[in-house]
Amino acid sequence: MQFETVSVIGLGYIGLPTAAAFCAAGKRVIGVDVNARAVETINRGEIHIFEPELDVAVYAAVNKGLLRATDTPQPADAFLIAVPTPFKGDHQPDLSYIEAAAKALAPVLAKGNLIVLESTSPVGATEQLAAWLAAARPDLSFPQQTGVEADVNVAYCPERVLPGHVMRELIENDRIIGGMTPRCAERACELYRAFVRGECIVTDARTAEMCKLTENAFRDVNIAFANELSIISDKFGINVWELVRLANRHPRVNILQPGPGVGGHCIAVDPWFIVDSAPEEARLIRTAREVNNSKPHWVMDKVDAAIAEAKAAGKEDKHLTIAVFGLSFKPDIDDLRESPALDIAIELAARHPGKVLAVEPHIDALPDKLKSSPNVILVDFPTASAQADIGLLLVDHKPFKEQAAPTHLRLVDTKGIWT
Ligand SMILES: NC(=O)C1=CN([C@@H]2O[C@H](COP(=O)(O)OP(=O)(O)OC[C@H]3O[C@@H](n4cnc5c(N)ncnc54)[C@H](O)[C@@H]3O)[C@@H](O)[C@H]2O)C=CC1
Ligand SMILES: CC(=O)N[C@@H]1[C@@H](OP(=O)(O)OP(=O)(O)OC[C@H]2O[C@@H](n3ccc(=O)[nH]c3=O)[C@H](O)[C@@H]2O)O[C@H](C(=O)O)[C@@H](O)[C@@H]1O
Repeated sequence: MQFETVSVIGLGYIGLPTAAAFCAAGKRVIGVDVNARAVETINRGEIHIFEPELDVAVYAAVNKGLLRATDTPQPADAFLIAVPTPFKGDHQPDLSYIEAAAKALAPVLAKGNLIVLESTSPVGATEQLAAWLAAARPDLSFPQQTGVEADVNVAYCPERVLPGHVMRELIENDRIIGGMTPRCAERACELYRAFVRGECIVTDARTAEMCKLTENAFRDVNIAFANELSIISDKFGINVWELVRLANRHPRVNILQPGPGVGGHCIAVDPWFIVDSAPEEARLIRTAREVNNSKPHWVMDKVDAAIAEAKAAGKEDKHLTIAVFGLSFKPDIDDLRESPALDIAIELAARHPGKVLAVEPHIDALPDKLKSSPNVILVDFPTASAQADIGLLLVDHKPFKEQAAPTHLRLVDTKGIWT
């Protein structure tokens, strides 16, 4: 059976670009989202999130009549689920969004449908999804763990795109397609081939779930290694940036870059899904999370040391101005979600009696969490450089790298661009 109509459930950073990619390949897409503002905005041909080139793709899809958004699932040939999977409590995966999506789409399911889960999920989530659907639709058969063929096919296909490069990577990246049965995988491959130019590689659902978590845990562990090295190097008076450059001249060494911590809502979240389900075994992965989570505290200690030096040189706390360079979670984006740089700025604002000058070239106004602090002002680079006593570099944005190092300030440089 051909996939003429595809329904994408969850029209956020992943679902909306995917919906637009299907439309660009000529498919009809019914986008479903519980956020009324998102639905209205998309139906006007506009976007409610920022991702380069997404606006043009959504505008074209809506204007050609191929993309329509709604808050209620409707019948389609294939359903793709891209809802959030945060963690709750003590780092347990929160599958309630997937459960809600399953319950909402169950009534419109028909024999021959394909359902693909794209949300980053713990191992076993796809089986759980099939179980929720089966409970809601006893008149249809769903694949079981045993691999028996069923009326509705269910597969897991993780998304691996890099924010900022989503529209290109969606098309070019290889896809790992985990079917609950080989037939499920085969049909999901057929669906993705509509727009994916990378290879579609077939496996089972559990392996595909673990593959996604493994990719992000791999990166987290490697960043933790770099962050730990930076702390050890500091103790020995060694420049970690030079150290990493030199070690990386070995043909089989490739160390990542230390920084103020790990941000964003993926690398800092997904490894916990492994730790939660294998707490005894996932020792390295847990430790990496702890190392990366503790890095902002180490940075605060460095700032405290710089403040102590300035005080020893005769300056009073309340007359000390600190410039914070960068607030986003990584360079050259405007995304402040789960940003260690923002957390550090917030703590500094709360603790420091003097002025805090925030420099973030990608935003026009301070985020709410900093707005309420009367001592924090958003300024440009030259103002911060001219007025501050201490400079805290937290994000290696391109415009910062292009500036001459403000060496007249006492510098705490967490990205090694000025040291
Ligand atoms: N943003 C990224 O760079 C990447 C995200 N992922 C994963 O993709 C999944 C989605 O992430 P994002 O798109 O970033 O999240 P998002 O928060 O940008 O979008 C999710 C959308 O789902 C909607 N939603 C929530 N519950 C719903 C329901 N029951 N029915 C319909 N819509 C519902 C929300 O209103 C929201 O618009 C997550 O599991 C995430 O870990 C994977 C790779 C990259
Ligand atoms: C394995 C991998 O590269 N995963 C990607 C990742 O996207 P994300 O933008 O969160 O990753 P990132 O660029 O590594 O940044 C995460 C955090 O790590 C920090 N970071 C990154 C690299 C480095 O050498 N040092 C460092 O400190 C960044 O500053 C940032 O705070 O997570 C995405 C996701 O799963 O949402 C995934 O789709 C992307 O492909």
